[in-house]
Amino acid sequence: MDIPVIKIFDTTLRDGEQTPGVCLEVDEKLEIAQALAKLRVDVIEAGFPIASPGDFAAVSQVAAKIKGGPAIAGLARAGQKDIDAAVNALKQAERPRIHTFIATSDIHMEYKLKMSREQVLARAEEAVRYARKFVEDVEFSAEDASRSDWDFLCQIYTAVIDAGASTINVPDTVGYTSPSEFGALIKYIRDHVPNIHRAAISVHCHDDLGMSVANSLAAIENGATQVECAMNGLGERAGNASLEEIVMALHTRKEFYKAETRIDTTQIYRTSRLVSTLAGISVPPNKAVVGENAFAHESGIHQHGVLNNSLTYEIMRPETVGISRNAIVLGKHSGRHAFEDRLKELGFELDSDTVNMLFVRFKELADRKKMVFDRDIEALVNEKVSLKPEWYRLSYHHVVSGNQMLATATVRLETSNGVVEHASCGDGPVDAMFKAIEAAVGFKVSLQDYTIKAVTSGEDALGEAIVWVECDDRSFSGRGLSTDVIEASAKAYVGAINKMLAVCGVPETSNETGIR
Ligand SMILES: CC(=O)SCCNC(=O)CCNC(=O)[C@H](O)C(C)(C)COP(=O)(O)OP(=O)(O)OC[C@H]1O[C@@H](n2cnc3c(N)ncnc32)[C@H](O)[C@@H]1OP(=O)(O)O
Ligand SMILES: CC(C)C(=O)C(=O)O
Repeated sequence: MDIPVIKIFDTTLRDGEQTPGVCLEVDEKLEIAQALAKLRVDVIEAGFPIASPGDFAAVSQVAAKIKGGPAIAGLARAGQKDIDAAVNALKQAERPRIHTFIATSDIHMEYKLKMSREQVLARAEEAVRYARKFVEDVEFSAEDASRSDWDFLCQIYTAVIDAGASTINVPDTVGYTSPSEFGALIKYIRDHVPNIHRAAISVHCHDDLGMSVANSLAAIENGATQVECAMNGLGERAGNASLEEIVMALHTRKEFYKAETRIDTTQIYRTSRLVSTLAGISVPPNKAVVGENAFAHESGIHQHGVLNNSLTYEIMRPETVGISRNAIVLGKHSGRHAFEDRLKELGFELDSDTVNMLFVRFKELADRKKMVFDRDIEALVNEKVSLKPEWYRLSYHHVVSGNQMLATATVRLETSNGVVEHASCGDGPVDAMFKAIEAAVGFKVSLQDYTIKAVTSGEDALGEAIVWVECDDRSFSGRGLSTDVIEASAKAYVGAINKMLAVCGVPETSNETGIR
């Protein structure tokens, strides 16, 4: 018997970007789309083209550049203007998909749309019919399906399939349902939509009650053949079902679910790290599949078992998701060939200029660190990916701090107008450093969040700092990497400022005027 293939519809770039605080730039979305294509997802939802010129540009770029792999989808409300925007943004896509939606629950129809059931039904049908004039592949979503009347849902799905929808999506928009209830809904739809054999059933689950993955899997058990999900579970509020968990559940329990995906699981960890870096959202250490502790064994009994046979306590192998067991890889005496080889083994295909630039960074790191681990190398590559045009570049820093003195920091920043230098005191070394940077750039910076963690272990571990700053109600993240946590923090702060200036412009009080 053939095992059904479940389509993975990735919405990291659309619903994932609805994660509070996340704002990805066009080139960052393209970088993620390239990683998703390598991961072999079936559909990339690249954005909501009518939402903003940036979203439109991102969908257009992804449509133009990602070839020979996934379908590229653009979201559209049920209306001609939204659909026209999606059609235009998807013009260069090899396999364009228009994803149109309208809410079907009584509460959404009455209070949000202010439309009757009849009006919603007619609008949904019209939207699908209109979208079909431009593309063959049209998906229809009944927003808030899990809180909608089941018979009304069946009525609307029947109508949109007749109008030409080839996928009908059943979203649990507010993460309200439970696995057995959602599974029963999918079965009900299969049994009560007479033309369902002409469309694929998709689900899109949110994690408000922590059940998005369980709900998605229950839907698969009941006949859904497409799952919408996001890398690292990013998404509106508590997020979407996480791609890596669904894929690995199907992979690990294939005999139970009797279904598989086309995903190259060895690309999961790398894609997760890339998304985390570019979105500025750290992955919690205890996160399933991609968290730092997902394959770590702390207690003696477990370690004993794993030493004898890793299957005693590991249901998946780290290598299957692309986490290398290789401990020490390279050191200060390693050459360019070994470094390039290691990059390839880790799944990075980079041009020679980038490899040369990374090799210089690697040698600097190897001088400061006894052992360079795979994760250090991944971090270097991801840092390169997140490099933005720089208004300011940290060229020197000096910090003095202690338990009986006021911390003092001096920084020197390079700008296109020369060098600026400032010193400030603060409540601890990081505060002093941030204040010195603020004084050097010459304008007030609104710090929203700051975290620091070690990338690898040991006293000379690379520290990764993530800083969020705010401007015009938007948030911008910066990431810094160094064996010196103060330097990592300063780099992250300067990086976030550079990102902010690219969008909000350079304030008048700034001592910088040009772009490098
Ligand atoms: C469940 C989901 O995740 S859906 C996707 C949610 N994502 C987003 O909203 C992010 C991007 N959104 C945006 O940039 C903006 O909301 C826009 C550009 C889409 C619309 O902006 P605005 O025109 O200013 O409208 P606003 O967002 O305030 O209100 C939404 C309007 O769309 C209507 N609407 C909402 N959903 C739909 C739908 N699926 N089909 C048709 N109309 C809809 C609402 O009734 C409201 O109409 P009104 O302006 O006539 O009252
Ligand atoms: C547009 C739909 C699929 C959605 O994002 C939701 O209902 O959560």
